[in-house]
Amino acid sequence: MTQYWVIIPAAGVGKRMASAQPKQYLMLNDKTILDTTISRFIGHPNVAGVVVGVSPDDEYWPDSEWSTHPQVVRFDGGEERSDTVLNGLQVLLALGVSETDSVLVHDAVRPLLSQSALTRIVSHTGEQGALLAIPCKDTLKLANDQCATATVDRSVIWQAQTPQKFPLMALYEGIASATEEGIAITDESSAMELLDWQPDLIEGESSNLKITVPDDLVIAQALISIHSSELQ
Ligand SMILES: Nc1ccn([C@@H]2O[C@H](COP(=O)(O)OP(=O)(O)OP(=O)(O)O)[C@@H](O)[C@H]2O)c(=O)n1
Ligand SMILES: C[C@](O)(CO)[C@H](O)COP(=O)(O)O
Repeated sequence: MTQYWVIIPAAGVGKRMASAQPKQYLMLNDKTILDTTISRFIGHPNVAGVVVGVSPDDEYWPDSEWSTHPQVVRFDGGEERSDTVLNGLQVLLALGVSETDSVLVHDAVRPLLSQSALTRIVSHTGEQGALLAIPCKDTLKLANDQCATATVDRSVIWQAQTPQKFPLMALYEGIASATEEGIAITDESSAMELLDWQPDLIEGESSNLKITVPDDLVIAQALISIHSSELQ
């Protein structure tokens, strides 16, 4: 059975959440968002381990229930999310993970990833990588100064989520070259698309939302309170 290492970027400051502490350490029921996210992976038959990138001056990590777990490794995150992912890839190389092994990258602030969605992406066998995503369901508008100027054809629009899965060294080279060229990338797939990869879009779930602003935390709390044990 193939086992994957998982990089969890958790070094953000949560500007859009504007909370007292970094949003990955806000509570969701009785666990932090970050601990909830890590619990989605540890124990899954296809997960070898998790490396968690936190800010070098993060004082919260030692209180995580996972901080001393043998399958969980902390590392220093970077200035941007892509820098944190690059650091995580280097940690995996140092741990002896093969350059050709595929790895998963999953946002610390997507705590409601279901086991079925995780199994879907680890079961993917394509050669160009994959990411969870959901097809656009709303009418999309182009805007100028918060006024609608045009409507976008939503039939070709998918909303990217995580986990995203790519071969370790290919991903490292993709992110490193985008960074060297000064191209801002907000997910792993965009770095690989710059190398003409066409990753497969694996249908995800709306419940796998990224907790970005306060309203997202309200939704996540409601979901985890009413959903099946899969989301507990
Ligand atoms: N330098 C950074 C910036 C972000 N992240 C992580 O990338 C994920 C998605 O980023 P986002 O939702 O944008 O988190 P923040 O950057 O913290 O939010 P904001 O942009 O509002 O500051 C989060 O788990 C965040 O911790 C990271 O590891 N390193
Ligand atoms: C990786 C991601 O969650 C895919 O939608 C998103 O790009 C993260 O963006 P952010 O600005 O770092 O939240």
